[in-house]
Amino acid sequence: MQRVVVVTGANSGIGLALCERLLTEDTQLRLCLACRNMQRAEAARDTLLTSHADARVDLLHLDVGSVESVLAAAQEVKARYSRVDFLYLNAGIMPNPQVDVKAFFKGLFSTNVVNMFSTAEGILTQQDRVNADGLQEVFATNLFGHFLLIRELEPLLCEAGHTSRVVWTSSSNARRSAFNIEDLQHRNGTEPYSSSKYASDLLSLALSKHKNSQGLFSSVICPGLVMTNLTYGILPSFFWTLIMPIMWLIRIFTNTFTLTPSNGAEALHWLFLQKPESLDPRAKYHSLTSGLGANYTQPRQMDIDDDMSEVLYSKLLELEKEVRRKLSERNADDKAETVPQ
Ligand SMILES: NC(=O)C1=CN([C@@H]2O[C@H](COP(=O)(O)OP(=O)(O)OC[C@H]3O[C@@H](n4cnc5c(N)ncnc54)[C@H](OP(=O)(O)O)[C@@H]3O)[C@@H](O)[C@H]2O)C=CC1
Ligand SMILES: CC(C)CCC[C@@H](C)[C@H]1CC[C@H]2C3=C(CC[C@]12C)[C@@]1(C)CCC(=O)[C@@H](C)[C@@H]1CC3
Repeated sequence: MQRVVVVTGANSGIGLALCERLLTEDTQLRLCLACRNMQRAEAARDTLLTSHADARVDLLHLDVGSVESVLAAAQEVKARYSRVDFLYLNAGIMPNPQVDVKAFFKGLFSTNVVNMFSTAEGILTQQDRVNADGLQEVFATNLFGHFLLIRELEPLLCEAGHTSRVVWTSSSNARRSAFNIEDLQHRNGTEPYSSSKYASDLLSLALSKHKNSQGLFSSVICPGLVMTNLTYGILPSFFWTLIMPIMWLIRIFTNTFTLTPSNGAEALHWLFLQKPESLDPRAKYHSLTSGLGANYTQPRQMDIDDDMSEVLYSKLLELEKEVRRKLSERNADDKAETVPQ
C-alpha cells in the first residue's frame, strides 16, 4: 500500500532532512511537500530526486500563516489524495529573536547551564506582529494554521479502516511559564515562540483524547538544537562561524545538540516506524545525538495537564468559528464590490 505523507515547511532544514530520510526508508512513498515558497519547494524536490530518482514527490502551495491559504491547500489535498497516513506539522517561525547576553553569561556560571543550553530558558525573546487575518503571526504559523489544516483534513485523517498520524515539531523551548490560556496568541508577552510550542504540546494531547477512537494519533517531538535558517536568524552568521567549534565541543556534554538537520529529524523518522498504539500521548519524543554522533530517540514526559489541554482545544474551536465567519463576511464584501451597479 502506497502511504501518503504530507510535510509542512519541507523546503529546508529539518523538514527537508525528514523527507530525505523517509524516501530512504520507504521507496513507495507518496510525499507531499507543503510549502509557502514554490521556488524553494521546487529546489527541494530537485534535491530529493537527485538521490531518489524514482520517488513520487508532489508540491503543494501552503502558507500555514494564512487562513485562506490553509483552506485552499486542504481542498487541494482532498482532491489529490484518498488518504493521508502522516501529516508532519513542521513549519515554524521565530521572528526577530533577541538573546539576552547578560543573562547568558550569568547562566553560564550557574547550575542551570545545561538547561539553558538545551532549552534557551531565560535568554531568548522575540518580537511578534499581527498578520493579515488579525492573528499574532507566531501563533498563526506555529499553531493555529496547523490546527485548521487538521480540522479541514479530518475526513481523510479520521477515515474508517485505517490509522492516521499527525506529528508536531515542537521544542524543548516550550515552557508552561511562557503560556497563558487567557492570552492564547501571546499578544502581551515576549516569548511567542515558546508559548506557541507549549500550545502545540497541549493541543497534541487533546487531539489524542478526542480523535484516537477515530483512528487519528497525535505526537510531539523536539529536534534538539539544529543549525538551520531558524537558528542562523538568532545570531549574525560570522558569530555562528566563530562559536561553531564550541558548539561541537558542547555536544560532548549534552545530547540535545543534534546540530545537523538529519540528526534533528531522528525522532520524526523514528515515529514513522512505530505502531501508533505503542506511543505515549503525554511524552515528547526527543531527537538526541551522542558525543560520537550516534542518533537516538528518547521519550520524556511533558509538563502538561488535561484540564488546560481541554480548555485550549475548545478555545481553538471557538477561534476557528470566528475566523471562518470573518472570512465569509470578507468574501461577501469582495463579491458585492465586484457586482456591477
Ligand atoms: N532549529 C532548531 O534548533 C529547532 C527547530 N524547531 C522547529 O523545527 C521546525 C523546522 O524548523 P527548522 O528546520 O529549524 O528551520 P527552517 O527555517 O529551516 O525551516 C522552517 C520551515 O518552515 C517554513 N515556514 C515558515 N513559515 C511558513 C508558513 N507561513 N507557511 C509555510 N511554511 C512556512 C519555512 O519555509 P520558508 O523557506 O518559506 O521560510 C521552512 O521550510 C520549526 O517548527 C521549528 O520551530 C524546534 C526546536 C529546535
Ligand atoms: C555568546 C552568545 C550570546 C551565545 C548565545 C548562545 C545561544 C544563541 C544559544 C544557546 C542555547 C540555544 C538554543 C536555541 C537557540 C540558540 C541558543 C539560544 C533554541 C532556542 C533554538 C530553537 C529551539 O526550539 C530550541 C530547542 C533551542 C534551545 C537552545
